[in-house]
Amino acid sequence: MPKSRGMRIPFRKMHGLGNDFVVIDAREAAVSMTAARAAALADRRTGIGCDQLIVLEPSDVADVRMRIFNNDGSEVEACGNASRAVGLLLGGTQFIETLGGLIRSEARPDGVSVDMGAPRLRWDEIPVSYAMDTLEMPVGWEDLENPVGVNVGNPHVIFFVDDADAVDLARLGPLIENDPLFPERINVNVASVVGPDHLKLRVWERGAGLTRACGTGACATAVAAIRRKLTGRKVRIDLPGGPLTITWPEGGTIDMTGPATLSFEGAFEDSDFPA
Ligand SMILES: N[C@H](CCC[C@H](N)C(=O)O)C(=O)O
Repeated sequence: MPKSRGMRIPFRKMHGLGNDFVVIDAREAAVSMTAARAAALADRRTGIGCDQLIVLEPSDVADVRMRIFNNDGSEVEACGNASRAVGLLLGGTQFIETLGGLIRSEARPDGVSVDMGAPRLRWDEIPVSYAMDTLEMPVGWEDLENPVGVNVGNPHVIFFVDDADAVDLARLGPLIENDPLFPERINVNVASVVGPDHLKLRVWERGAGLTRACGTGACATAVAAIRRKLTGRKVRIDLPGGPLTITWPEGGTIDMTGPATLSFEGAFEDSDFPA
């Protein structure tokens, strides 16, 4: 017996270098979203499937409010690749309200640039659970040690290693993500220098696991490399899904530029994914 035909909710399937999203535009008609519903929609076996679920809502302070739900349903503060996807959708220059602050997107013919604001660097801004030097954190997990902590709206820890591809991130990522040192959990970045102002990066994302790209991870890693004087203030970051360009001028805000892609449009039955 087919389920009752309720309200159909349109969505757009999008990605930034393979970090993929289901984008629901709820600016005209409100769409209720809970952690359970977001996880059900994001599930790659029984739902539509994505790394993050994005809900666009009206904003009192910006052109749009962007709500970000990880694959596990957790609602979070920032998503760099999704910010570019929303920038592509809306076109031109847009101000986007997120839990992590106000960001600005600019859609251009060669890609989308997003101003992610200034990084937060103090231990209690990452956050970690006790005071420490966030440029050389005195902690380690097996051979991953002495990382950098950076918050770009969401929390990141960055390990610089000889070869990022050699790290067993599928095993170490969840250990670090869920360590009590990180009261809000953490996104885990492993980076290696491949050339002047050129890094390779792999990311275990909080609430989503290994992804093809992480925009905020690229921003946080560039800030960490610049602080450690491993690169200049304009950095090319190669993720498994492709490159992003990050600039962070002295005392300024972080700019991230890269592609965003609309894959297809669809719709789902509201009653198929109860709150
Ligand atoms: N997993 C991240 C959110 C998505 C970040 C990533 N997809 C990006 O492009 O920045 C977190 O829990 O903070």
